[in-house]
Parts: sequence; structure tokens; C-alpha cells
Amino acid sequence: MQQPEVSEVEIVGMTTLGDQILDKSLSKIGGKGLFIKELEHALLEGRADLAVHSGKDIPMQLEPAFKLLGFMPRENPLDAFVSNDFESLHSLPAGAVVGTSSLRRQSQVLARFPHLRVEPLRGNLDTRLGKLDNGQYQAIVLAAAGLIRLGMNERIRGVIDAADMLPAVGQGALGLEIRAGDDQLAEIASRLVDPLTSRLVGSERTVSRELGGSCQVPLAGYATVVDGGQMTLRALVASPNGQQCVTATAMGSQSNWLELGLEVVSKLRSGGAERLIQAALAS
Ligand SMILES: NCc1[nH]cc(CCC(=O)O)c1CC(=O)O
Repeated sequence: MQQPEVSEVEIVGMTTLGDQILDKSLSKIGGKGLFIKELEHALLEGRADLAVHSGKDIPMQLEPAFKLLGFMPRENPLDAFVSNDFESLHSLPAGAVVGTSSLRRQSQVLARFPHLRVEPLRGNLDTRLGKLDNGQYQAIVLAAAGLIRLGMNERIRGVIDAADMLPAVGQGALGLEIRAGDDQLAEIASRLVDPLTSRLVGSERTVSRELGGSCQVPLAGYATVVDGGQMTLRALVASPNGQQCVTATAMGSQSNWLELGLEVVSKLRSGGAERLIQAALAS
């Protein structure tokens, strides 16, 4: 049987509300799907057939009109330490100011390095780097993948080890979304999907889905393949000031990615994650 073919692909560039709101902290604006709504409208109106999103911007539950096909091969999933004067979080002196508006990054910096200060930092990548270069911060933390994709690798002083900072669920992976029921496109676009990345990110997303993760909650989840082809999933829920922190790990076969996600959720719950999440949402 002949496979459906695509002879021409047109890129429809779009800016999302999440990209436009640069002055307020994401954790304050909230709202699920801030970075994907415009692309979903284009899908519904037929202006586009395939939407490509940053994995960490995709809500855990899509509207029934849409289908998440899977994820493309992952770029570096970790966070990057960016600074003009220092090598790493470990070498920052007491009182040094780290810029980030991510509750996940803030809580982990403060948990691991309580002698540091965290100050809000929003804006597009150039604005954020400009504020660092102005001397408003001694260092800032950004997704390594964002810098790499925009050709700014040289700004990465070091990738932050997962032991110091677990990345966001889906960070560094691009997710592919289509209209539900568009079977022919599903078949064509499925060839872009990386099954391994999709299992790893699927496992991470299970944690966020079950616990109601959002930008208002300091939550991290990171799955990797370990020796022998097994996978491991690590996740964390913390208080914004980093003083309380629950972590959990599970390891098993890749085909059990969903079960591993649920195992981590149940461990996080036993450790008091729900209480931390309720507190973060109420503040
Ligand atoms: N929250 C915004 C966002 N969504 C995806 C990325 C970076 C690229 C990626 O993770 O794929 C960023 C910026 C950042 O966190 O520094």
C-alpha cells in the first residue's frame, strides 16, 4: 500500500500570548495553554495542519478537538547556568542575585543554595540576557534547549546537573499536535515522532497531570534512559522558598512509562506533595 506523501511544507510563524506578556510573572498570569492557544486556533481554522510546541508549554489535558501525536527527539533537557562572572551555582558568593521567574527554578536554587537570592526575570531571551549583562543579576537560569535552538550556545556557562536542578516536565522536547480525527495527517506526521522521547516525556507528564501541575506550582519531572535500556523518572514538588521539598524516583522498563509515572505520583503524595501544591496555589 502506498503511504500518504507530503510534497510541500509551509511554515506559518506565530506569536503566542505567552510570548507577548513579558512584564508579569507567568506564575501570576497562569492560565493553561498560554503558549499554544493561537496555534490551536490556526489548526481549527485550517490555517495550519500541524502545531509544533515546546513540550513544557503543552497542557496535560488537551481539548477533545485536538490530539497530541507525540514528541520529537529531545534537545538538551536540562537548565543552563548563564553568567558573565561565575562558573556555576556552586561558585556564586552569598547574597548573589539569581534571575528567574520560574517557581520551579526559584525553589530549587533556594533549596540547594540557601545563601543565594532569587529575583524575578521576565521578557524574551534577548531582554533577559540584556538584564544579566546590565549587572541586574549575577546569574540567570534558562532552558539550555532554548539557548541552543536560537544559536546562543556560547551563553551557556554550564548545564546545571539534574542533582542540583530537575528540569520542567517536557523541557527540551518539541510536541506535535493535530486536529483530532485527521487520520491521514496523523499517519504522515507520526514519522516525526520519536518513540523513546515520547515515552520519557509521557512519563513526566503523568506526574504533572495527576498532581495538577502548572506555572503556579513548583514541580519538576525528569525521565532518562539508564544502562541496560531501563528508564528512570525523578520528580520533585517544593515550596516556593525551597524550605520544603518532596522528591521521588522510580525505575523500570520503558514500556511501563505510565506506571512509573503513577508510582512517582503515589510516592510524592505520601511525602506530602498535595499540601505543598495547595499552599502554592493559595499564595
Ligand atoms: N516557559 C517558556 C519556555 N518554554 C520553552 C522554553 C525553552 C525551550 C524548551 O524547553 O524546549 C521556555 C523558556 C525557558 O524556560 O527558558
